[in-house]
Amino acid sequence: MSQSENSELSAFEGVEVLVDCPGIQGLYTYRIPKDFNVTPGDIVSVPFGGRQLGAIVIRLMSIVSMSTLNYTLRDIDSIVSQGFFSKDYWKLLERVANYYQTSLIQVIRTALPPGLLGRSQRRIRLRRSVDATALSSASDSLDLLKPSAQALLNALSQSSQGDYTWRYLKRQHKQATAGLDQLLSKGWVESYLAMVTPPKPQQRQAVSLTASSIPESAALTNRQQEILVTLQRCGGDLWLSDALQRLRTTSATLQRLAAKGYVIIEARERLRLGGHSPVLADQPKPLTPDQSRVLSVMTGLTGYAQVLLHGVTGSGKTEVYLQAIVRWLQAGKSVLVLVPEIGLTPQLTDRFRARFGEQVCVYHSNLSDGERYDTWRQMLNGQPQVVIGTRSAIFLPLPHLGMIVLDEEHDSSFKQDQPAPCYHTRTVARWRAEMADCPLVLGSATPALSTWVEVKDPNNIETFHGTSLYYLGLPNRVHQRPLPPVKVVDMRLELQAGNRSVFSRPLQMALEQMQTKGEQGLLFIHRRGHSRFVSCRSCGHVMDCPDCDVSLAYHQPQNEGPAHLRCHYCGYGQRHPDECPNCKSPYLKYFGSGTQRIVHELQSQFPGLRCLRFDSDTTRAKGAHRALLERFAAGEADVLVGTQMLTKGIDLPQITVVGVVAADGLLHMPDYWSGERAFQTLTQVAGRAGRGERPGQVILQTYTPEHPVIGAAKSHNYQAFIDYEIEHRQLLGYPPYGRLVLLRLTSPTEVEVEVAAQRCAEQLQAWLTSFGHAELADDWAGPSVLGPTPAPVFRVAKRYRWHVLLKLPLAMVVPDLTYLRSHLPKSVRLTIDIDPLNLS
Ligand SMILES: Nc1ncnc2c1ncn2[C@@H]1O[C@H](COP(=O)(O)OP(=O)(O)OP(=O)(O)O)[C@@H](O)[C@H]1O
Ligand SMILES: [Zn+2]
Ligand SMILES: [Zn+2]
Repeated sequence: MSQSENSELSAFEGVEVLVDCPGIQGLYTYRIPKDFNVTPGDIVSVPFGGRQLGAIVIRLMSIVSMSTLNYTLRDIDSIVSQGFFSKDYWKLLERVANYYQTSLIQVIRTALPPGLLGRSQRRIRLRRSVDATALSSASDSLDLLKPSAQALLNALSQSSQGDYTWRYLKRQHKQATAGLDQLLSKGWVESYLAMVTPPKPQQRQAVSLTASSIPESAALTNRQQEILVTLQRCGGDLWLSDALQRLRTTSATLQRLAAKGYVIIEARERLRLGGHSPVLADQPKPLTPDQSRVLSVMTGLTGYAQVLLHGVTGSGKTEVYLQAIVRWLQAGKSVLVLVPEIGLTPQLTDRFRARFGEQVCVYHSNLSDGERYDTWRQMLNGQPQVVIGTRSAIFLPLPHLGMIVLDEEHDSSFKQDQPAPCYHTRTVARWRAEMADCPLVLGSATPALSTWVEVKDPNNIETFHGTSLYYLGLPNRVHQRPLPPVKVVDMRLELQAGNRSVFSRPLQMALEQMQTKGEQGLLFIHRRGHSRFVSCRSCGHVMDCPDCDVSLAYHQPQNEGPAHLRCHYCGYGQRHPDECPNCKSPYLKYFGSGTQRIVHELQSQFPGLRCLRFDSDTTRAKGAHRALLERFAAGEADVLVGTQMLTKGIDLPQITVVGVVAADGLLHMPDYWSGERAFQTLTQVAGRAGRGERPGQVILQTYTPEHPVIGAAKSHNYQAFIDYEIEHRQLLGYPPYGRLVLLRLTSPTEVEVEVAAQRCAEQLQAWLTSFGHAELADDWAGPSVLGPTPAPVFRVAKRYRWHVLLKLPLAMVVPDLTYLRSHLPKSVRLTIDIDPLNLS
C-alpha cells in the first residue's frame, strides 16, 4: 500500500463483527479484503470454524490495533447487504453505551431482536437498470465473462423475476462465488437480503350491530332481541368466537340476524379500514378548540423539538396523537408511539388499529422471538407505519421517522433497572429524535418533575439550552366535563367513630348509590412487595424465601382452589404447607391487604355487589387483561378491584366511582421521588372517574390527610404539587437539580461483596477529594458518596447485595466508572445505574 493513499481509508483494514450463532457472544475480528467497502451496520458473511455465518459489522479497526491480536486473521467472505442500518443508528447505540457505561454488545442485545441474522436470506437479482436482452447483445463484453459468471447471468435472465436465492444458485452452478464476484463488480447484479413480507393482516370474523339503537320489531323473537341487547352492552362489536360465548348463541342464530339486517358478520380487517358500519368506523373526531390549537403546533414542527403535552386526564391527548399521526403518514413518514405496558392498554392499541388498520404494528417483549423478528424486519421496508411499543421499541430501526410519542411519559417502567444498559426511554428518545431531526412528544396528565422543569423552566438547568422546547396544555376535559371531586377521608376518625371496616362510611355510601344507579366503580389498592405474607398463629413463624431476604407472597388463583407461595424477587414457588414447618401447628394464616382480601370484604359487606379482580394473579394468561376489561365493560361486574394496573389508560364512560382504599403505602416509599410517584398514581386513578356524561367522584382514604401530596391530589393541582416538591429536590440536590449514579454490587459471597462495596466507595471518595470536593457537612446539595449500604432486600436469588450511591451537582460530569470493575473479585458483579429511579 503506497504512502500517498488516503490515510483515512488505509487506516482501516479490519472489522469487528457480531456473528449470528446461538451461544456465541462477543466480537470477532476479520480482515477486509482489498476493494471491499465496508461500513458499520453492513451485513457480511464470514468463515467461522468450518462454517459460513452471517454477521453484523460493528466497528472498523486500524492495522495498528489489529497488530496486537495474537491469532491469524481471516478475511470477510462477502458483503451480503449494505445500508441495512443507517449510520445514525449505530451512533445512537454507541451513545447509549457511553452514557450508561455499558459495553456496546450489551446495548446491541437490547436493541436487536433475537436471531436477527439467522433467518435472513441472501438473494441475487439482476439490476433493474440492466436490461437482459441488452446484455446478451453486447457480445464483446460478454466474451470477457468467466464461464461461471456467464452461467449465472443466463440463469438469472431466463427466470421471470431475474431473482434467485444465493443458496439455490450455489447449488446449481460450479464456482458460483467467483462468477458472482465478477457480476457484482460489473454492477450487473446485486446481492440483497430478502425482506420478510409484512405479517398478514388477521382475517377474523367479527359481529357488529348495524344500528346504534335496537328496534322494537315484531320480526324479532325474544331471544334474538336479548342477543342484540347483550351485543350492544358489549360495545356493539365482538369477534365472532367471543360473541358465541358471551351471547351464548350459535353461528346459525347470528347468521339469521345478519340475514334480517340487524348485524353484520365479516372480516374485521375490512371494517378497520373505514368500512360501512357506523358502529365500528372510527373517524377522526371534530377537535375541541384546545385540541386544535395543540394539533396545529405539533404538526407545524419541522425538525427536532421537544414537546410536553400536558393534558389533564380525559382531555383527549390520544385523539390529538391520532390526528397528528395522520399528517405524518400522509407525508410518507412513520411514527413511533411508546407506552408503559402494552398488555395493560388493549383499549389504546384498539383505538390506533381502528384508525390506521394494518398500518399499525405492535412491538413488545411478550411477543415470541419469531413475532419480534418479523415485526422488526418488516419495519425496514420504509413504508409509512405506526409502531406502538414498550421501552425497547425505542431501538426499532424505523426509517423516515416523522415523530416520536412517549405516552404517559412519567411512568417509571420507561426506565430499565436490569440488565444493563439501565437506560431511560425518554433519554434515548431525545437522542433518537435529535438524530432523526423530528419532534418528540411527551404526553402526560402528570409530567415527571424532571420533564416539567426542563420544558417550563429551562433556565434552571444549564444542560438543555439550545433545543426547541414547547409546552402545550390541555387544561380541561373534552366537552367541559368536570374533573371528579376528590373527597379525602381521614381513616383515624373512621376508627374513632367505631367503623372497623376497610371501607369508610363515605365510600360505602358511594358504592351503594352507584349500584342503585347501575353505574360502575374502581377500587384501587396499593400493594407493596411483601404485603401478603403467611405466618403461623401459634409460634409466629413467617414463611420466607429460602434464597432471598423476603417473605413469600400468598397466591390463590381461584376461589377455593389450591394456594401457593411465591417469591416476587426470584420466582421461587412452593405449595402452601398444611402445617407450620417450625411448630407443626395447622393454624397458618395470610396477612396483608391484597386485592383478594378487599374482594372478600366487599362480598361480605355488600353481598349484592359483583366484583372482578384485576391484578397480576388474574391477568397472568395471555390476553387476560383484555378479557377482564371487556367483561367489566360489558357490565358483568359492578366493581373492578385492582392494583397499579387500574391507573393506566382505562377509558370507560360508565365508571363514576373511584375509591383509593389506603393512600398511605404510596406516600411512604423509601426513595427521593416517592411523593412524585404518589401524586402521579393518585391523579391517574382519580382520572378514571366521570369520563362519560355522568359525573364522577373519588373517595381517597388515608391516615395522613394533611400530607401535601394528598392536598394536591384532592384539588387536581399539579402546580401545587410541583412547587412543594421542587423545593425539597433543590435543597437536597436531588434530580433534576443534581445527578445520581447507583452502583449495585452482588455476589454469592457475603464478605467479598461487602469489601468490594467498601472499596468502591473509598475510590469514589478519593476521586471527589482529588477535585477539591471534600464533603461538607452543611452542604446538602454538594457532591457526596452515600454508602456503602446493604440493599433494602439484602439477598436475592442467593446473591448478597450492596449499594453505593454517588450524588453529583449538575455542573459535574459523571466520571467513567467502568474502571471500578477491574478491581473487583471474580465473584462480584457490578451494575452501573446512571440516573437510577429504583433505589431498592
Ligand atoms: N374532540 C373530541 N370529541 C369527542 N370526544 C373526544 C374528543 N377527544 C377525545 N374524546 C373522547 O374523550 C375520551 C378521553 O379522551 P382520551 O382518551 O384521548 O384522553 P387522554 O387525555 O388520552 O386520557 P388519559 O390520559 O386520562 O388516559 C375518549 O373516550 C375519547 O374518545
Ligand atoms: Zn408455628
Ligand atoms: Zn426468592
